[in-house]
Amino acid sequence: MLRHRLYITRALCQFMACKLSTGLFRNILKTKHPTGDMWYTRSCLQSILAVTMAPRPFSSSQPRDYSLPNTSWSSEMLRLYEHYNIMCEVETERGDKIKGQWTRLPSYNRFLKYAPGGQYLSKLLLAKARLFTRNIEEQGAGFEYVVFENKQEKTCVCVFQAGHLLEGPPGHVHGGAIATIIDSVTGTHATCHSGPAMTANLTINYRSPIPLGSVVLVHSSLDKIEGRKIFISCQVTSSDGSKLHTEATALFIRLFETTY
Ligand SMILES: CCCCCCCCCCCCCC(=O)SCCNC(=O)CCNC(=O)[C@H](O)C(C)(C)COP(=O)(O)OP(=O)(O)OC[C@H]1O[C@@H](n2cnc3c(N)ncnc32)[C@H](O)[C@@H]1OP(=O)(O)O
Repeated sequence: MLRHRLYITRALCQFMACKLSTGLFRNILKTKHPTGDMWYTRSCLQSILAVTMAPRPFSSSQPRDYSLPNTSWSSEMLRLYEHYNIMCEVETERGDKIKGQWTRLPSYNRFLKYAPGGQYLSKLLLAKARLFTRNIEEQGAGFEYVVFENKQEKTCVCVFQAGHLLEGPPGHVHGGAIATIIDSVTGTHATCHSGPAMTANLTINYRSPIPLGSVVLVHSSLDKIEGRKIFISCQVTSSDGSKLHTEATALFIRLFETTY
């Protein structure tokens, strides 16, 4: 009997505490938002929960790094990845490993921390936001690529394998997909070099079609900087460099005045 009374008292206390805290929350939210009806309050609470429970940028629960090898990568893709990756670290005469001329850029918001101002940007971007080119979960179906930067030479190279979802003319890559990868690589290059920048102009000449599934190289070179304007040229070639697929020039405008 006594135990029953205790259970009932505890349940009543929990109920009261729950009501009190919900009411308290609702009142807090209502004072902040005059329109704070029940739905609004619930959605606010959901947002608070989403924010507090979302993975922290750059924490160990980071989203996947799409620029690392996966099982869909062809042997040519892996070979080129290794070719550049090996140059990211060099061994000194004493046998120490030091940073090489090239840097592999991790995908999306992990990569942002490598950009000047990246820490600031990362706070602005929602944890769920994802770069357009990294939207397809199925490995090998869309854009499989990795970008390496050479700061000294002011160049970037991207090893790109085009998946079956990027088809345009039968058996070949869609021109819009080619434009997308060019914009992404040159945009990444501009951002890494000078901080957040937007594409103002992109001029593309398509020279020869890119077969679906093939591996190509996207070369990005920083030509000049004039104030906030960053001029970049780009060539897409076959993996051995013998065939020119696409040429482009891009103009990026730096969003902030600060010089890095
Ligand atoms: C946000 C960063 C995210 C980072 C994500 C990392 C991943 C990156 C990878 C993904 C990458 C994906 C990237 C994407 O997909 S970015 C998405 C596609 N791009 C856009 O949506 C950009 C839309 N446009 C704008 O927002 C503005 O127009 C911008 C910001 C570009 C400039 O407006 P703003 O008011 O700030 O500047 P201003 O007008 O004072 O002009 C300044 C100077 O620039 C010259 N000018 C301007 N436009 C042009 C033009 N078209 N041709 C030639 N010149 C042009 C202009 O004459 C002037 O020159 P001068 O008189 O000083 O000599």
